[in-house]
Amino acid sequence: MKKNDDARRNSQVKESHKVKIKSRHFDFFYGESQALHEISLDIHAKKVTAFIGPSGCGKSTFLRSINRMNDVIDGTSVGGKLEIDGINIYDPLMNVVELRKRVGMVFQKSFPFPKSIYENIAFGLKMNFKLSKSEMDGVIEESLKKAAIWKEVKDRLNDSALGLSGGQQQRLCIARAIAMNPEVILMDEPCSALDPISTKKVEEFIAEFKDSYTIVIVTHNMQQAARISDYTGLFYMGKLMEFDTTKKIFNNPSKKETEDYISGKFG
Ligand SMILES: Nc1ncnc2c1ncn2[C@@H]1O[C@H](COP(=O)(O)OP(=O)(O)OP(=O)(O)O)[C@@H](O)[C@H]1O
Repeated sequence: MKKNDDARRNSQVKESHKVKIKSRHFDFFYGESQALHEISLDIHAKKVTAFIGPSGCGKSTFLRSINRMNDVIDGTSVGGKLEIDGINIYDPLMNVVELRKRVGMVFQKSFPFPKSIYENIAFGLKMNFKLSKSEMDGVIEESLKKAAIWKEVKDRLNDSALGLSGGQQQRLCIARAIAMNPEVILMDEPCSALDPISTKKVEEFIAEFKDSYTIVIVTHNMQQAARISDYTGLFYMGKLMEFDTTKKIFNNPSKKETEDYISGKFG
C-alpha cells in the first residue's frame, strides 16, 4: 500500500513539475479600468500555449504580465496570483531583471537596436554574462542558427541590423531572445507583419525548439494556433472563456462561444 502511495505521490510531484506558470484568479488593471478578470490557467513546461481571441480581449495584457512588461505603464495594478515555478511573479522581492532573463519576449513589431547584427545579440550578453570573445561568438552563432538566420547573415555580422528585411529582423529578435538562454519565450503576434515564408521560418523555429523552451504565443491566426500549439486559451472581454488542449479547443470545444469564434462567427 505504501508503495502505491509513494508511486502516486511521485507521479503527482512529477505532474506538478510540468506546470511552469500558474495563474489563479489573476486580475489586471490599467488605472481604474480592469483589463483581466480572474484568469486561472496552467501553462505547461516545454509546451506551446497559444492565446486567441478578438481584439482588445486582454491576450497581450496577460502575456506581458508574465514577465512584468506592464510595470513600465503608470498606474497598473494586479490581483490574484501569477507564479513561475511556484514563485509569485508579483512578489515585491522578485528581481524583475532576473525574471526577464528567464522569460524572454518577441514582439509583434521587431525592433532591432540601430547597431550591427552582431552587437544586437552581444549587447544583452555583455550586460548579463561574463563571456570571453570566443564564447560570445559561439553563443551568437548558435542563437542565429537556432533562429534560422545564420546562413543569411554570417558574412555580414558587422552590418547594421536595420538593413535586414522585416522577416530577417524578426528572426534576429528571436536570436536575441534565445541568446539569453530563457526558460520561457513570450511571443506577441510574432508573425503578423511577416510574409508567408518568414512566417513559416518562425513556425519552424517553434516546432524545432519547443522541447527546449516553454513558449507562449498570442496569435490572431487560428490556423497558426492549431498548427503550432499544444494548448489554447480563448480570451473574451478580459476573461478566459476556455482553456484546453489545442486538439480539444479546435475539434470539440466545451463552450459555444469558442466554437463560434473558431468558426469565424464573431471576432
Ligand atoms: N497601455 C494601456 N493603457 C490603458 N489601457 C490599455 C493599455 N493597453 C491595453 N489597454 C486596454 O486593455 C484591454 C486589453 O488590451 P490588450 O492589448 O491586452 O488586448 P489584446 O487581446 O491583446 O488585443 P489585440 O488583439 O488587438 O492586440 C483593451 O481594452 C485595451 O484598450
